[in-house]
Amino acid sequence: MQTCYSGTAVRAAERTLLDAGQGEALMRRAAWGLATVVLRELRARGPVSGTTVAALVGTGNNGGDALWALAFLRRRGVDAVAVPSGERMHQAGLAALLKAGGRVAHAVPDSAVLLIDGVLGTGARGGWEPPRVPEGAAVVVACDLPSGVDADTGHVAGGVIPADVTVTFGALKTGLVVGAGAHAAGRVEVVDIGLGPHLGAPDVSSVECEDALAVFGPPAWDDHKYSRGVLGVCAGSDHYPGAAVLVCSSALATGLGMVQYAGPERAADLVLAAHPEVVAGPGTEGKAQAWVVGPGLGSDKDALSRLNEVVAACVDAGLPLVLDASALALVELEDLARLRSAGCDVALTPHQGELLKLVDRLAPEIADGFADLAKADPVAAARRTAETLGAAVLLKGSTTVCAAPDGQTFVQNEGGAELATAGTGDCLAGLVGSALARTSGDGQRSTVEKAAAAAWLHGTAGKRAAEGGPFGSSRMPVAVQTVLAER
Ligand SMILES: NC(=O)C1=CN([C@@H]2O[C@H](COP(=O)(O)OP(=O)(O)OC[C@H]3O[C@@H](n4cnc5c(N)ncnc54)[C@H](O)[C@@H]3O)[C@@H](O)[C@H]2O)[C@@H](O)CC1
Repeated sequence: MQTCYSGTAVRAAERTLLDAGQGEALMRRAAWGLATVVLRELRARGPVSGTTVAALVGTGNNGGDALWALAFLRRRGVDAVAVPSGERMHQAGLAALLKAGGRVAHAVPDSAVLLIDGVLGTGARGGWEPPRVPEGAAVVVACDLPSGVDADTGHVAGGVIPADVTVTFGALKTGLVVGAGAHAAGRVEVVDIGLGPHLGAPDVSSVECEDALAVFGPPAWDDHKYSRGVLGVCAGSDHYPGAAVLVCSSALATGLGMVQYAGPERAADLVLAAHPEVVAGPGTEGKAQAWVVGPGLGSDKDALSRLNEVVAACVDAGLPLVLDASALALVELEDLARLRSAGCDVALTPHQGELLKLVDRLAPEIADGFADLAKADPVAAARRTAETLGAAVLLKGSTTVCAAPDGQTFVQNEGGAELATAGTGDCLAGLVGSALARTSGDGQRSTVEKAAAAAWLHGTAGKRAAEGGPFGSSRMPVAVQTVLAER
């Protein structure tokens, strides 16, 4: 499990040490870590001595880190060039650079093979427009954060220089793992500067391979089909029968004990043609240990009555439930309240558009300014929705955010734009449903953690599927099997 801290929390932790007079030591540790990564990048490309490294240097301590790093690099024979972005630079850092034989220039020299972005770190406020830098050749290493990335949210309000590597200090910051910030950061390396004991609880976490495999692992020797999880699927309609197949196929690809399908004949026939092992019928009676409802359900009376039947089945037996796609437009607050009082774990799985509609319809008290919040700070938007509706929210997007009503939050970045194609959401619903069904007796992991494990598998499978060229979502279940087989 990877853990991240907000930029604000990291600054608060630093404050404790600054007040104890350790500011210079912290900065030198950070700069030494930055210089070490820069040296590694240079060595991977050729000789170090004589090569030009430039740094865009801001007016604050982020610039100070860059100046100290340049001073260390100069001592390795690097032509170290500071390019100020404002009217002043960190004094001690500048003195160290000049003493080591470095220089100051007013533009990034064309000869620079590596550019350090040391303009803005956790002290950035609002947007920033980067200066012109020579195109192409230079590797970009961001100091703490790519300048212009909000360390708390990942939002980029202005411009940004995309980094190949970001060397971040003290802890991995939330802004480096969410949305545009994650995209701009490139590979992230964390340099320990001794903030650990002062950091407090993490802001968000990310499920990693072994955490996901703890949910989607192979069966135990004494498992049987009912102990491996039975997932009920209420998806598909005469209009959208394919959604039923995609949900069932992706769930089966995880090695569930059984999938039970509830839906109309046309969709059921397609499901059975693809997977004769599915138990299909029109209603919900059976042995399901969790349900997925919504993909391809439509919005007519029949869709509503099918949703109501699944909600009633979950309330009766206290089963976990995934509400996706059409179900998000049909579910009522009263349904969520009944599910909550019956002790059912509920996961809502909207994309951004569905989230906005859901909030408008069911949570008008938080709707004011919500669209802007969802764009700038998807973690806060998912958290606020989860807290208001009392259900876990898995918000799909370039970063998938899984938030619980109590604030526990996971962010997953395994998937990329290749997943932006019809039907991949249906596959994800099947994976979340599978995670809930196969762990229904497991009191150790929260619903959001299980949803995040499904998001990990979905994103990783998407990447795997894309290796074979552009793909449609019907290729996802095979990719899911491949990912699980390779681990
Ligand atoms: N405080 C500490 O003890 C440590 C800080 N470190 C570094 O210090 C950074 C934080 O330093 P600061 O608090 O000085 O903040 P920054 O250096 O991130 O930025 C503050 C400076 O940038 C200016 N500024 C803010 N927003 C701007 C915008 N949109 N456009 C143009 N200029 C803008 C401010 O006027 C101020 O001069 C961290 O990111 C990290 O790199 C590290 O050295 C580790 C130790």
